[in-house]
Amino acid sequence: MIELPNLQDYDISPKSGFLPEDKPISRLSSATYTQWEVIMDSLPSLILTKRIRKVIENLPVLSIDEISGDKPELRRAYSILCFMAHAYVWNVDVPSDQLPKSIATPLLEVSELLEVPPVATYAGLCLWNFKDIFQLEQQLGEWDLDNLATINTFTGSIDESWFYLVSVYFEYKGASCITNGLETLKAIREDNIAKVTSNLQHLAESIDKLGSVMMKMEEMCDPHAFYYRIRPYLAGWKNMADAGLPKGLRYGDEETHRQYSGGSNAQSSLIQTLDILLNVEHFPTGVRPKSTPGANTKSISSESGQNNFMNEMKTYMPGPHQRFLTHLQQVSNIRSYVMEKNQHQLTLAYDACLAMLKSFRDKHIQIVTRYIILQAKLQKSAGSSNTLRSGLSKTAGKQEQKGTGGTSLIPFLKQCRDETGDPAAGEWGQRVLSSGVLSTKHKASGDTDKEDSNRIVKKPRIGMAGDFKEVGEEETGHW
Ligand code: HEM
Ligand SMILES: N[C@@H](CC(=O)c1ccccc1NC=O)C(=O)O
Repeated sequence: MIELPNLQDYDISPKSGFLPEDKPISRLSSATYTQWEVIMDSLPSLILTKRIRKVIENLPVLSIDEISGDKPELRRAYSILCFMAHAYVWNVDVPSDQLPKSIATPLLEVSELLEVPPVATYAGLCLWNFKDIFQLEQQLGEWDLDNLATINTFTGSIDESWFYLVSVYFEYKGASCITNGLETLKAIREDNIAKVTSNLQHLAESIDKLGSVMMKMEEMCDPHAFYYRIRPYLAGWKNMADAGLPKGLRYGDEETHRQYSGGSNAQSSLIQTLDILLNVEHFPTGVRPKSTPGANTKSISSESGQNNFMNEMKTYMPGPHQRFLTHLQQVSNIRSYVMEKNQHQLTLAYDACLAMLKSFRDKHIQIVTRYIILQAKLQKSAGSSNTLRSGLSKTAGKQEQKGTGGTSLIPFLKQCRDETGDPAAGEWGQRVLSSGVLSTKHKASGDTDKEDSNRIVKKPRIGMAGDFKEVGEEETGHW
């Protein structure tokens, strides 16, 4: 029998999950890299005044030899080189399809050592880009979202900091899901039904909390700021012909272009851990096998049937985290245990985990609707936006919306959500999870059912639920 994974073998902390337990360093320690850090000190201003390209073009190519054996230093170098690379490519209306050697060479080198692609990933922007505001004496205790700050941003805005920090906190809160999941697998090996059940009950509660963390996004990240100021810089260089990069990006004097997707929360190992633990499977968008509630989904899938995008996103995670997911996949047997035992409380606890994960994805779709779909729609109806930004979102209102990962966003996210209910084991779960009870179209107070062709969509008010005047999938986010 394959051993259960040990978290320390995979750079995972029982306290902070996929985040480093020792907070990332905020500056490279050696004076060799002062030029990089000086640029980072003023990155938002250099971007705003469109001087970043010139500055980067004048940088020498620095060797990474001094930091090649030190993970925290390498992570800092990776994170800032990614910020500089994306700022270089997307700062002005016409994106650059070539990255100067000053950034390209060290970026390729540190990425290889850290086993991440040479592009701004979720790891570079979130996992390795946060610090404490105050070094409080309770440092050894719980982390507090209000005491966290980002180290770097493109814009210097609170909105952008918050955008990353919500994910940081989500990962922190998710650590208990990882330990709980492994405890559950251990209890299965001991055939201790009561322990499996209570672990799954705790897991359901932890997943529920993740949904609440997600909804904090609206407290301090304004959708307009996100869509026009921040998001253009998160884009990568894969399938980016519309934005002006048909072939991708040339790194230094490499002959061929490379293509990489931009940062995306789909690169979070936490959510894929939950999918694996609960045996949720994703299929390519549009080809979801007919949902057969209660069927062992393993029998209707094959390796090749797995969702290409979610699998591809694994290759954007740090190497040790990818290997953890592969190991977990080999030992994950919660669903088959639940089916085999066919015990009411156990089944209920497992299905509750699925219900919470599905509800999390439902909330996420609401966020995406407010932050991307509605913004694109407003842009279209307003003709054009009067904000300074890269050319990336110029065509956004006219065409199908794509995620920074390149997905056809709403169909992809809806399918991910619906697939979450498919493995339901009990009668309650099958009814609730497949009937869409969790995603019924709720109406904001004051909404009516009346169809109105002249709908007025109000700009979402931050931190308020039920922001829209009229009911409709796009307006409410209840797809
Ligand atoms: C303004 C905030 C956000 C926006 C606009 C947004 C947008 C998106 C988009 C467009 C995708 C599709 C994949 C792609 O092409 O990139 C995606 C995927 C995903 N996002 Fe977000 N996201 C936001 C915040 C979050 C947060 C805070 C979390 C977690 C706490 C999250 C978790 C996920 C996950 C797990 C996926 C993969 C699909 C899935 O598993 O259902 N997102 N997001
Ligand atoms: N996929 C999202 C971007 C996204 O989710 C993301 C990108 C980089 C770093 C963190 C991200 N998610 C944070 O909450 C988009 O299409 O805008």
